[in-house]
Amino acid sequence: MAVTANVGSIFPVVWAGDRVQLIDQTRLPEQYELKDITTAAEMATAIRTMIVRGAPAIGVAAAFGMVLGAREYRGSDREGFLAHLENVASELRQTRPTAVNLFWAIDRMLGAAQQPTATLEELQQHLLETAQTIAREDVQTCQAIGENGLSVLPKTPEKLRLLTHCNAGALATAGYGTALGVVRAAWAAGRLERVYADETRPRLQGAKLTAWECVQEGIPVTLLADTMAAHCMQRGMIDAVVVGADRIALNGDTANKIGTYSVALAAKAHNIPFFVAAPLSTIDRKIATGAEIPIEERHPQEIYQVGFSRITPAGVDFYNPAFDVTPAYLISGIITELGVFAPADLAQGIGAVAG
Ligand SMILES: CSC[C@H]1O[C@H](OP(=O)(O)O)[C@H](O)[C@@H]1O
Repeated sequence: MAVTANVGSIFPVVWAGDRVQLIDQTRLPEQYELKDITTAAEMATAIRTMIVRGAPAIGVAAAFGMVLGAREYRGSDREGFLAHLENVASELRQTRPTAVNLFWAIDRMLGAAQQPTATLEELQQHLLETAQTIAREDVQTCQAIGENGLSVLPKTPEKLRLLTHCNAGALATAGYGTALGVVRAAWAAGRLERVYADETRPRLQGAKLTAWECVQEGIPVTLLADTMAAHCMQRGMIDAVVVGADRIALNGDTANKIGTYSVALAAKAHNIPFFVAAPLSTIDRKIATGAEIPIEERHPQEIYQVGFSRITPAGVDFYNPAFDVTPAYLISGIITELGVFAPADLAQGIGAVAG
């Protein structure tokens, strides 16, 4: 796993001795604020309210939430400790249903607690070390995704114009990003002209977060309203699309931020490569197709309120799915830390390569 790129300086989830410090992503881009999280319940709230968001970042946050929860145990017996940890896991699992990284990280932390001879203190320390390993591995994974993504981007004489949707950047991971990891690698290699970022209603992660990350690092970025992607493709303004993922089925069907499916359809219509960039921890080996992926529905206020203004009259009904599923046939390649797989080769590829 090549780990050569400069990882930058955006780390949304950081352990700070006895607490977790989160970049409060609901305050960006106006305010850069760190929020101290000292209990598992506070971490669950932070995930649910999207102070921290993005599939890998949610997994890392949940892992540290398990650490905080383990430290809250006041008993002295192992059985009681493990029962307490299961309760913490249950609370964290109920925060958001779609990003499989949440469940992957919680399961990995519960596995780390199964040490029959360790004292409770040793278990708590081992849980902290496991969460820190998950975070460190995620940054390295994103760097490898960036390098692997660079190898499959169109080989054009001109610099590339990449479109992305939502935020799959450093803020959505432990650092560096997945889709924006590919963007960072292309920028570092001198192969990127600019990023076209979909604003991504209703939470506007593209306008607020992807644009912010690009500006922080001097990467040229053009913000698009969500209605503009197809037009830009028709006008020959886009060379490739790279997006993140929240859950990938074994056939390559991919759940990602609502609107991704529309972008993929437009890319197909214009014969533009459409890539999903995601770590193996986003692949759900328990499901065969995207039909099995639970789609989170969030509060209608995210739709009817922009800033502090309500944009609809009373008496309107709402539907607010936070994700949609892009079928495998629309995906040119799935970029992982172990390589780039055509959807049809994914199940065998990760099985064979992961060993
Ligand atoms: C690197 S995966 C990021 C992924 O998560 C985002 O969803 P949310 O902001 O609701 O957590 C979006 O689907 C991104 O592509």
